[in-house]
Amino acid sequence: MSLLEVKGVKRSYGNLQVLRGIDMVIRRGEVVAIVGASGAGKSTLLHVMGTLDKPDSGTVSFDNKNLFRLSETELAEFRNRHIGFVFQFHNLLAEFTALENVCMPAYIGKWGTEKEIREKGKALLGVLGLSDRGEHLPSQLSGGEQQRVAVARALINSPDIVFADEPSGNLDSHNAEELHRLFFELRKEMGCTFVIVTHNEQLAEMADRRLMMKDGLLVDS
Ligand SMILES: Nc1ncnc2c1ncn2[C@@H]1O[C@H](COP(=O)(O)OP(=O)(O)OP(=O)(O)O)[C@@H](O)[C@H]1O
Repeated sequence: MSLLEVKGVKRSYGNLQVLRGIDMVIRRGEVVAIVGASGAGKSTLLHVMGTLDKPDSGTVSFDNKNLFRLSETELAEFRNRHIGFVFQFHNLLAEFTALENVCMPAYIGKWGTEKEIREKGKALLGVLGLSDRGEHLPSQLSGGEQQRVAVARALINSPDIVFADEPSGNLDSHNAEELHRLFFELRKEMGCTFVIVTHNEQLAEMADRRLMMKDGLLVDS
């Protein structure tokens, strides 16, 4: 079943045409890897798919609803409820504990009481092997642990789809492997859908589909 559909998406920065007409369909429960040379437009595409950036033309539809027809407020609400993001530099808030960071999107979305949200945050930290790290600040965690906190944060609102931009780009090979395994475990356990931009060939090989970007277009890989 199609979850997200991208049609004819184009995006330029000044004279630079970064996305030159992208069409793709993401099905529920898929793990899709997007690979390609530096500068090919992968992050730009991910940002447009995640509605963080608007295309110049073309559409992104979720459950057959054209997302860029929504107002900014509706779009922010939509992102909070349906989308999780994991970035290369996890962007955890330094002055908040791991658990508080994980719970932050839920406090914004307000789908439950503070107690309910904290319980879910703790449960997620448990799933990610971080039960005893909840009260630590990001600076007291290893790089791999910080990235797993970022994954828990991406999952707290039970998103339909998680976009990850070079999630293991900053990790050593052991931590990278652990993180990659986790994505597939989470798909199995929670039915999450993942779209992952990566330079990591091992991860791209593990994915259900590997899409290659070249000069702003998707090409056969
Ligand atoms: N905000 C911006 N303003 C101007 N140019 C930009 C902007 N964002 C990206 N670009 C340019 O668009 C092109 C594609 O960038 P993008 O980050 O999408 O590539 P990428 O495939 O993700 O690369 P990498 O693998 O190095 O992260 C690059 O040439 C980049 O310099």
